[in-house]
Amino acid sequence: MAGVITLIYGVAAYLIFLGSFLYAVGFVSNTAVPKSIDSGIAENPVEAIIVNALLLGLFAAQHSIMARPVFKRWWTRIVPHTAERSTYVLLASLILLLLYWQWRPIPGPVWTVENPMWVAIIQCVFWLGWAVLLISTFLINHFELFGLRQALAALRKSEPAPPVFRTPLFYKWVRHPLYVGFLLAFWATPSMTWGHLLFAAGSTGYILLGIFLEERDLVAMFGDQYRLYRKQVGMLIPWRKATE
Ligand SMILES: C[S@@+](CC[C@H](N)C(=O)[O-])C[C@H]1O[C@@H](n2cnc3c(N)ncnc32)[C@H](O)[C@@H]1O
Repeated sequence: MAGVITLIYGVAAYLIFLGSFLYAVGFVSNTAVPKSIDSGIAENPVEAIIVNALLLGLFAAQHSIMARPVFKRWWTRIVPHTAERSTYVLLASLILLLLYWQWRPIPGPVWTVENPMWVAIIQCVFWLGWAVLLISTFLINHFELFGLRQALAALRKSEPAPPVFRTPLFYKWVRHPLYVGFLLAFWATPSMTWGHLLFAAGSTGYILLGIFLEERDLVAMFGDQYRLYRKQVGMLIPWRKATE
């Protein structure tokens, strides 16, 4: 019975994540969603900057704290191992929904591109970013990343499998293709407003901090295998050192 409940919980968390992920595409591109990054009535810009920064900070704090092994060790004394990732995914998705809802627009152009050819190129980069991001989740292990594999382990009454070091496809050229996808999707816009700039710059700052923390954990988990990988493959800009 506990296994069935964990699986239902895992599937529900995954579906909420999927909704918040699809909404993100519309939110940053100002298309197909009722509330987007630049929509709504602009109010006091100082208040807008503070509220938006708090929303981004909340997302960053939840991710930074809940993804750390030391937190997971403590947390899994309270929640089962098999539901830990789903809980992380669920909370991250709920914070994203809060961000979409409470985000304050800060209008005013930082840059505007009107040339149709450049607009088309920028839009291609935007979609390329989302594609790289989504493909990368499958390269790493999509269903493990979003907790479904662990929830299924609960049904089978087995422990979730330990993490495995992988370097398929994009990971041969860049250590963090998923984050590269986010960066492309957040910065590639033909009309950058001050609100969008705050979002892109805040996310970039968090991604850099996230990489620092994640790599520290990856070195602890995979040791010399990851240290060597770091020497041979670029962090965010694709390059690969030939192996001697
Ligand atoms: C949100 S994913 C981001 C992965 C990577 N930073 C990227 O941008 O593609 C974070 C999870 O991926 C895992 N991870 C990162 N690089 C990995 C690799 N080369 N092999 C296996 N797991 C990896 C981390 O341990 C973490 O649990």
